[in-house]
Amino acid sequence: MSGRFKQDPPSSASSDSGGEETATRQMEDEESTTDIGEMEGSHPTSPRPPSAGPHPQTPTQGALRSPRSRRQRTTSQSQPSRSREPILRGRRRTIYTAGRPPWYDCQGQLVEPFVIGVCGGSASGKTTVARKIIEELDVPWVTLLSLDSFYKVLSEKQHEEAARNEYNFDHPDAFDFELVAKTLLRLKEGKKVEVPIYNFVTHRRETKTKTMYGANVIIFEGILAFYSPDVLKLLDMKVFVDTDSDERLVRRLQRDIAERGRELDGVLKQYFKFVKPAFDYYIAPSMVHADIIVPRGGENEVAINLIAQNVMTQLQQRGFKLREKLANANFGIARPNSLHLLPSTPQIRGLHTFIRNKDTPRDEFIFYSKRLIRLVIEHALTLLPFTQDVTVETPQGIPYEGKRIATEKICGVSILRAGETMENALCEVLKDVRIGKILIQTNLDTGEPELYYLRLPKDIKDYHIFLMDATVATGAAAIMAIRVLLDHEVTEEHISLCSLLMTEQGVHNIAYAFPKVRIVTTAVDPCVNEKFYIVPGIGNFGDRYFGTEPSDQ
Ligand SMILES: Nc1ncnc2c1ncn2[C@@H]1O[C@H](COP(=O)(O)OP(=O)(O)O)[C@@H](O)[C@H]1O
Ligand SMILES: Nc1ccn([C@@H]2O[C@H](COP(=O)(O)O)[C@@H](O)[C@H]2O)c(=O)n1
Repeated sequence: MSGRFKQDPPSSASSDSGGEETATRQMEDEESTTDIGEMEGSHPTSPRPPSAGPHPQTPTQGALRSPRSRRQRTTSQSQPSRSREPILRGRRRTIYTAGRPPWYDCQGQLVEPFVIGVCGGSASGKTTVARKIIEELDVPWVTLLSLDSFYKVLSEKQHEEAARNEYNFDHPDAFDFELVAKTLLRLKEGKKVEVPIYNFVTHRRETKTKTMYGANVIIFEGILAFYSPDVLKLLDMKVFVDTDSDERLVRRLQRDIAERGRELDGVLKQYFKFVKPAFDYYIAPSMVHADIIVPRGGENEVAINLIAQNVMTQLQQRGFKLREKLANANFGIARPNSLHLLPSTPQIRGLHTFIRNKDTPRDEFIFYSKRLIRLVIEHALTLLPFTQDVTVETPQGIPYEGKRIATEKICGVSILRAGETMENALCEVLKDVRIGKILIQTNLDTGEPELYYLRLPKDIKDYHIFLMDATVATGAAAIMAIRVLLDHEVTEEHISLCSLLMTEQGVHNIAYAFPKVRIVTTAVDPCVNEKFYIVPGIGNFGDRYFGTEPSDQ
């Protein structure tokens, strides 16, 4: 990769840049189960670090450049009055909860996450600033990605150099920028990524990787965060942390000795040979790319607060009133071909009569629901291609020309909680079927679905998915669940949505957003009411099945 600066650079990491290939393969091969709980999230407010007092060399103004006019410096008074009640705070509390709100529009199309790049010298406070932005944002779907994760895998010779503090970890050649760009791009596309975990003591990547998925905001920090043009163009906001060099050296000494297993002499040797020249040559000049310069790092609360406010504004501009739009969309059009409605036979109507009757006792409700569930699952199964011709021999010794299902890999994914009631039926008809779970709940303030929890098989992209939810009203939750599956690279054609009862809008909204998803249901009701409940409907399926009290009525 070509460098960005024209003068002769300080000596490169090493001519031997082994490991690039391994790194790419690691990302593709070592997939692990995704859990949105693994995301970096909002943390309880941590105690404020002791104030270091005014910086000896920088003025008391925070230097902010608005994204529009990069050259113009906006002055902010950086008095240490930490405002935990920013203007947006009140509004944001009602808008965001612990769940992830929709990250796509009514057509199911992705809205890219907002990416903040944080650059600055080693020990300038990049990570501290990034964590404080996360804390200030106070939303759980923020991911912190560090350039450190992308240090290349060293050869044995390079390891020996590193042990003598003679390997240049501050040169661009030390990083796999191709993998950085690839990873950031995938995160921007809403896809799941596996990020290497770097160990500063051993100078090696751990064997495990960290799964990242589900970010509406990504913070990418590193000493050379602004170095690669390919990475730079993926950053929506660029922040440079500008901390005095003496402070950086002192913090680095303390940190490297306390946390990275280093000796005083070694840290100083590495600092003067590599760290300082790289700062002067690569890092400091990259400040020109910054939209915002934060003097004094993590203690500059005014700057951090302003960054967080700017990000919140961006997020609110991207926000959608999905459920409302979905409830009023796609009326009066012909039913899509992707809908597979079970014939309304007397048997089906008889079962519906039981489960729709508000006076049906719980045991009967469960019994008849289970029968209906079994029928819908069996029907969904008949829609899969049984294209494989097989001949078996009957006990009479006569060959039987039969068929076998072409898709061996089928995985059930239930949308919790009502979808869980359908898992047993799937397990009864498909031996060894795997089951994933997605917890989506409605935010009672906004009416929007929010993603809370996700547990899917690691190789889910290779499966045909039976996505299960007992009822589908506007289709908002099902659309979110389908979006999650697509983000995990499941193909749209490989998804069958199975439900007992849907509405016309629900069917149309799903078919409009994802025309290739098979929709299988036993009945379609005309509409939803003002609370987005199905009319005439069956009430809250989960509450009736599990015998719980309605939570929102
Ligand atoms: N404002 C501050 N005052 C005192 N120590 C700090 C401050 N900011 C960061 N540190 C410490 O300095 C070290 C480097 O900070 P960090 O945020 O990890 O920097 P970077 O990510 O730029 O290397 C850490 O040990 C951290 O605890
Ligand atoms: N094995 C390694 C890898 C990197 N370094 C140093 O870490 C610095 C970058 O990390 P920050 O958290 O300080 O941004 C960089 O300056 C490298 O010199 C190392 O010492 N050993």
